[in-house]
Amino acid sequence: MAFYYKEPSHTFGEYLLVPGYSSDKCIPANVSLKTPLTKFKKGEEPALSLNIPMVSAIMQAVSDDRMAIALAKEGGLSFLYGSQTPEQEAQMVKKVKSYKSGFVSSDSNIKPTTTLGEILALKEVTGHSTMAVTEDGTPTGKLLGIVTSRDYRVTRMSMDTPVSEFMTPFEKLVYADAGTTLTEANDIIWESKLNMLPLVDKNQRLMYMVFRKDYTEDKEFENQLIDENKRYRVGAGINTRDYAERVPLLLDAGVDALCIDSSEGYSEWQRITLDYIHKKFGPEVKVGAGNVVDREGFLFLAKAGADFVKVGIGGGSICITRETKGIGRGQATALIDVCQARDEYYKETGIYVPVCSDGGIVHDYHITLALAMGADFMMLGRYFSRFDESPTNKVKLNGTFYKEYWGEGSNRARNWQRYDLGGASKLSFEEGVDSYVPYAGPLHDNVGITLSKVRSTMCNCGALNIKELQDKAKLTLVSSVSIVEGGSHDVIPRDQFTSR
Ligand SMILES: NC(=O)C1=CN([C@@H]2O[C@H](COP(=O)(O)OP(=O)(O)OC[C@H]3O[C@@H](n4cnc5c(N)ncnc54)[C@H](O)[C@@H]3O)[C@@H](O)[C@H]2O)C=CC1
Ligand SMILES: O=c1[nH]c(=O)c2[nH+]cn([C@@H]3O[C@H](COP(=O)(O)O)[C@@H](O)[C@H]3O)c2[nH]1
Ligand SMILES: [K+]
Repeated sequence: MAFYYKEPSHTFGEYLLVPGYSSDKCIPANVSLKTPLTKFKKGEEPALSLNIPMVSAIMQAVSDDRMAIALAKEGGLSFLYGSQTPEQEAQMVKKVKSYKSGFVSSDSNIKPTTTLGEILALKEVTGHSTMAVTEDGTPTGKLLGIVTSRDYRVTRMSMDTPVSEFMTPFEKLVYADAGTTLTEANDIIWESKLNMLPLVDKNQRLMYMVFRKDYTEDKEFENQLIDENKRYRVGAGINTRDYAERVPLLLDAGVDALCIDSSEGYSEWQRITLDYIHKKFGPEVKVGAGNVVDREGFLFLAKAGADFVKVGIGGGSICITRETKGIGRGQATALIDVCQARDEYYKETGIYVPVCSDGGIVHDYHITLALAMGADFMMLGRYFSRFDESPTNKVKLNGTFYKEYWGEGSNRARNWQRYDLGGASKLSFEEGVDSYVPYAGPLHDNVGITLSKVRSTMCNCGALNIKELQDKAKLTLVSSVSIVEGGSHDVIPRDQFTSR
């Protein structure tokens, strides 16, 4: 006879934290959000930790090199998407590892023939008004000029005017050699009163752009997640098929952590993959596994050598796995079950295997709930997809800006992979949707606000770090009526009148 769980499974929106005593030391400025990423023995430090409990999802619409850099600056980690060729993924890892803070690669890529109209459209998408003009329109082509919004007047010029007619041509630019240091570049910027200094190689090819504003910004990142060579840390998604080919390329590129990306990880495929990697490359290569939703799944992967275990089936914002396949479990219940197993496993073996809650974070406070329930960190897709740094297009619909966001199990993601790889495997059914999310601006500002809420709630619970929160938290299920009570109710919002 089938096994029946005695209780229904619940999700984050059905729980609340009940505050505990807060001492006068409990202020947000004193809260540490440092958390383990990889497993460790009792009394030892984990090989890898995060400075904030956030990683970005292994998805085309979320985690590329740009996202990885932005998130590492904040103290988190991206897992680059695995639904691309091993070579492409390794190239992304290299881009993160070779990124030099303050040195920006051009993302506007315009040719001399690009028109004013096209430049204005591009500015809407990238948000950048300073653009480099290269001979072939690539970010590292021969630099022919620079255009900024001071070079054109929309009201007086035809939209057809090619940029070559109004850009500042190379002969009139202040530029510097590709080997210039950041300090030297900033001296030139100050002396010549520039907003941006292009760095070119001996063939006049554009290498980097150094912006005045980045220099001051760079000093803000106290939490950044860097390796022993001061390079940003980056993770990468892998699968249970081509690991023998993919993993060595990623390791050569300098990847810091790997994660097996699958909707369902309680399988022999994952055991074989973990075994292969740890035997072939040694235990210093860190590999997370998942996803699971119960204690058996967790124990299976912990015993198979996973460096962390990811929890969550079907709770993601773009997920339709529960609807298509009928598998899954309420995210909160799954997490609580797995974290209990993790704690028991730690008691028995002295090995602490961090748990990642993946998917279904809708409100910022869900992060605090997940931490309180025992998660060491979260994986977020929708959250990060809304920012400037996500790889997808920003589009304007009915006067409002949105970013595109699609599931890895959607036709859109699989199509991409199919075309790139030329593979024959046909997607038999979709497990994810292709959608839009409201555009939310830069990652830095958003993560700052989110984490200040997390710190504040932790103080309400009398916790100055994540472990303390897990030990002290008191969680209550709430009835559907009290959820209504928790929102604004029985008042008429002022904007209902003022907007008319
Ligand atoms: N977290 C979630 O709830 C969900 C996530 N997703 C995302 O969609 C993407 C695709 O996920 P999946 O379809 O689960 O990918 P998957 O590669 O893990 O599994 C696809 C199928 O291939 C089989 N398989 C795996 N390795 C094999 C091997 N070596 N030989 C033969 N068969 C093998 C699996 O058993 C499964 O039936 C991932 O990015 C995943 O994160 C999709 C659905 C739900
Ligand atoms: O059922 C699914 N179909 C999909 O196509 C899909 N793509 C991603 N994922 C999972 O969703 C997580 C991100 O969830 P959020 O957007 O809620 O943060 C991710 O981290 C994944 O675990 C999928 N699940
Ligand atoms: K299974």
